[in-house]
Amino acid sequence: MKKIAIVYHSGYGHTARQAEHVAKGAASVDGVQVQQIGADAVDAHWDDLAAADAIIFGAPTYMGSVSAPFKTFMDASSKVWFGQGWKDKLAAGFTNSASQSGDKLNALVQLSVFAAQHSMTWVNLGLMPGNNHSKGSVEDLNRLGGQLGAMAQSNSDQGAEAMQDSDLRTAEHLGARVAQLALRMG
Ligand SMILES: Cc1cc2nc3c(=O)[nH]c(=O)nc-3n(C[C@H](O)[C@H](O)[C@H](O)COP(=O)(O)O)c2cc1C
Repeated sequence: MKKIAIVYHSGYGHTARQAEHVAKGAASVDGVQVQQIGADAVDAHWDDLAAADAIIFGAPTYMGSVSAPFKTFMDASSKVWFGQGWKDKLAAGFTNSASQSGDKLNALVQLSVFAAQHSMTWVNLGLMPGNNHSKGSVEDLNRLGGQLGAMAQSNSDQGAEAMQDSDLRTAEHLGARVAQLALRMG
């Protein structure tokens, strides 16, 4: 049984919904256990992270970077970094922001560099970009055209229930991809 942990922060519920769909995708793969952990509750879960085969990181993009509570978790993980406790675990990331770009690629870059600091193995999205040709639509998987991880865009005046179905399916794809690769790691 492979263990996948999802550590995320969400100020207003959108990234939490994205995290649920990452978890749904991972749990759709046989032989995988999935655990969602709030970044602000991580102190009760360091052992779970140590036992995980893969850790998927998620944060909303705030001011062009990961949210401050998620950064607090990143900094707290320096205790693990000293012993390279997450070395060779799989890692992946997702983010959500209000604008179509919103500089959210920078949040994924931060997450991937964070994983590299821990000597983890980064899993990219593994999907061709959608909605980039005349027959494309916002319903396409990876409609925002990110490759480093799963992106979602949420209108600033709407709640998480209004999120794009395609973004949630893209999140599911990432979770399933990490789960399948974790099983292939043997
Ligand atoms: C402090 C703050 C900073 C934000 N900065 C950005 C930003 O740089 N780019 C963007 O597109 N949206 C930005 N947003 C919008 C959020 O990314 C968006 O509302 C997102 O859906 C919030 O996710 P959450 O509900 O999981 O917190 C910001 C929101 C807040 C509260």
